[in-house]
Amino acid sequence: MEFSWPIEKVKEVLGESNNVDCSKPISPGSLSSKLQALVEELNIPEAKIGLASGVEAFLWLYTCIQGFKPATVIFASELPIGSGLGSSAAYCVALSGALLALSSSVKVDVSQQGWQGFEDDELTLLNNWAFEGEKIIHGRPSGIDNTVSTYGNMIKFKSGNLTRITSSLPLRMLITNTKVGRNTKALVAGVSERAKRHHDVMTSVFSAVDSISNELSEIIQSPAPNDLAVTEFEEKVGELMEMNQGLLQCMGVSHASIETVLRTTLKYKLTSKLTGAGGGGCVLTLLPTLLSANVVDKVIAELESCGFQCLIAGIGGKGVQVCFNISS
Ligand SMILES: Nc1ncnc2c1ncn2[C@@H]1O[C@H](COP(=O)(O)OP(=O)(O)OP(=O)(O)O)[C@@H](O)[C@H]1O
Ligand SMILES: C[C@@](O)(CCO)CC(=O)[O-]
Ligand SMILES: [Mg+2]
Repeated sequence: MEFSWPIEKVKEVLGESNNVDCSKPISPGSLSSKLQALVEELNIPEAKIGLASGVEAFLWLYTCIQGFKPATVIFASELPIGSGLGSSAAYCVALSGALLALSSSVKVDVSQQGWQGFEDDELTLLNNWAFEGEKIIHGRPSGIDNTVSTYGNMIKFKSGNLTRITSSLPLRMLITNTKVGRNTKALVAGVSERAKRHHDVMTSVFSAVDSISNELSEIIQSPAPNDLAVTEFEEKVGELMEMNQGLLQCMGVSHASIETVLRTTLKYKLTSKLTGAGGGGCVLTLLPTLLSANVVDKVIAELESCGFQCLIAGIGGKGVQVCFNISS
């Protein structure tokens, strides 16, 4: 999609507060309705209306970080949108990274060829801006998705406290996209409502999820297992995933399509859990190291025959990087 706004119009609506300080991430607050009005004027077709919040986040990040400079911005993304793979966070992190890279707050070298990373304090700033964008898209995000997109690899995250961790063993997952659309904001709100209705039960569910996360982080950081112990290591991870899925079901965020993936992979003795906000979207299936390629092919064929889409991914990757000359 292509949109444009005359700079004068943006200034008029968002106010010519030209003392933009990109070193201090802030929320739109009372400007929120004005941002929405700027996007409503675009008459985005109903089928793509989900993008409206992404466009609002763009306008906010752009005007806060770059002020009212005229520019053309092209955004391309390969992630499926609204499928539980954190496309909203990846979008906000990429935008914040690109906008900050062109600001005075960040010391990247625009003349350097190839991909460059950011310094630690720059990553903190970038992550905080991306979180502001996520808030516009999600309502009340925890910040986990933008933090993972910013830093890469694995993150242990609790109420804003993050610990960067690395797995002693590479983990491989099959990602199945059920292609059932869902809305993260609505799903997260649904969990809050259930927590209000059943306070004690949901407190126990959340506490069990917390214990699963703690146990998982201990397992994956323990010294690299030898060949014999790899299966044991993977079985522990699989069992924790299975319990986590059960608890997510308790929270009301599973879906018939997710249950179909669980049943199908279980036929091949493989464990799966939903990812992202649930309600459809993507499901992760642990692919043990010793699993034969033949079984992987069979499970993929069966899942794809249900109309799902599969891809294999390694867990952990690089965080945000910037490149000024894409052909290099
Ligand atoms: N490439 C993009 N261009 C514009 N907006 C985008 C883009 N990618 C994501 N978004 C915004 O993010 C929204 C989808 O975010 P949402 O949080 O609902 O799903 P997700 O991030 O893919 O999954 P989850 O949050 O469960 O991991 C889109 O509706 C749009 O507003
Ligand atoms: C479902 C959720 O945990 C992640 C969405 O990818 C929501 C959040 O943490 O903000
Ligand atoms: Mg999201």
